Amino acid sequence: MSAIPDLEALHALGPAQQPTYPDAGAVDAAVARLRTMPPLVFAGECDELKEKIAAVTRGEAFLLQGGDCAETLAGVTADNVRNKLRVLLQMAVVLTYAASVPVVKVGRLAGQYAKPRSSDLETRDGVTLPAYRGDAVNGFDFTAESRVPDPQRLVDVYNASAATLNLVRAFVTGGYADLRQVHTWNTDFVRSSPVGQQYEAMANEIERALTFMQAIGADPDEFHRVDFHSSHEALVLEYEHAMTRIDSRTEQPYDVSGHFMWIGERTRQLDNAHVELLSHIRNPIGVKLGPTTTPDDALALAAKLNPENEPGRLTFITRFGAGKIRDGLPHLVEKVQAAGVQVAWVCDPMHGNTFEASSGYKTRRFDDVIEEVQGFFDVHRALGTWPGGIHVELTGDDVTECVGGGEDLTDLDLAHRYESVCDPRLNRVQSLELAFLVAEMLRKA
Ligand SMILES: O=C[C@H](O)[C@H](O)COP(=O)(O)O
Ligand SMILES: C=C(OP(=O)(O)O)C(=O)O
Repeated sequence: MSAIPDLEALHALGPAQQPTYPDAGAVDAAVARLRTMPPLVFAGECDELKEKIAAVTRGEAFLLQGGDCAETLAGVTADNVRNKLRVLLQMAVVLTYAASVPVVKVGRLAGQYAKPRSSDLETRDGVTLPAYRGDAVNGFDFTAESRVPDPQRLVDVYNASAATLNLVRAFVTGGYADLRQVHTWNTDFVRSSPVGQQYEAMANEIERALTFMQAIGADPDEFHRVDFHSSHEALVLEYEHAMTRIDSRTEQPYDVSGHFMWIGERTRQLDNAHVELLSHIRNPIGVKLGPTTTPDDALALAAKLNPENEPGRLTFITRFGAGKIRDGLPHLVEKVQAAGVQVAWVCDPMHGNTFEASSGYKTRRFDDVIEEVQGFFDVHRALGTWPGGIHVELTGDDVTECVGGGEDLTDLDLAHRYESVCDPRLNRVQSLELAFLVAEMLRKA
């Protein structure tokens, strides 16, 4: 493998979606600081996740990847981290139990702080400022001062990610994720909802099964802890480059800012910096593929990012939109399969389905999300390929950002609790509803 290009060489490629920092010295100082910081994850954990995604590629497991659109530094509280983990644990248990498939659990967390934007600028009431690009880059407040990119934020993001991961690791190994807690995850507002009751009935069955297993002397470690991995979009080159280290076991480079990184739809140009940098690291990685992706694009990305065709290394996360997936996806999957490319296919039913509600809020319809996932399953079923997972923007809270679902949220409800700083997320009830519907699709698959 050739040497990792330095940051200057990557910038010389003209990467999209990068902050324009006003002070080059401050950037150098932040990058130098980050280079001294310990890894957030161990390269061996990335290899373990790669093995699990290899099982997804073979059709033996299902990937559940979810979390905030954009984490915020202020959002790193115990409650927030626990709520996100809790909804993912609930979804995973629904998928595992109802569909009898091992579920690989990956959070969009502990690093998901940088956002690509459609426009460099935002205008409100006649005032135009640089767009908010995530807490890794600038502030959400609509003031000129807050919108200036500040490289010190990259160090803040490292610290926030360390705190998040620390708590997640404590939860998943320290008893919170014990299967005997299956009932206690079903708390608050969700318990009384129809889907909460559906979950409660399933939790009763699981509890009976656990009691039986224990009675016959079976009490494996898997009942008491779960494997949980972190992921984020590898967007700000300074951060990802500074966190790329040589693993002492294998002498190979890993981006140790998270277990799994993906390249976004807006930065997946074959000859540009994000693809170049991620082609050098050994983590499992993903690429978002939107409706304009041609089979040749996908094949070229696979050749560049996974030249050894290693199963588990590469995940294609398709995000076509509910209206386009049935026409657009078959062609892509067919060609990629015909070329013998080893890839896990995952559906992001969020990013192709965003629109502006009459109230002015960015939103998504729950029905469109379901329709895209159903289209994804139908296409894979018709082609005999494995619908390997879902990648979802969600939160463990009772927010009102996406319309529809069992609570039948409308445009008028959006103002009630719209907290996302970028794109609308499924709330906890909608997330659980999605899990039951996907479990049903998986059972049929
Ligand atoms: O999450 C994805 C993108 O960052 C987001 O959809 C861009 O949103 P925008 O179109 O408002 O910039
Ligand atoms: C920006 C994102 O998605 P996409 O690249 O698919 O637009 C995202 O997942 O946050």
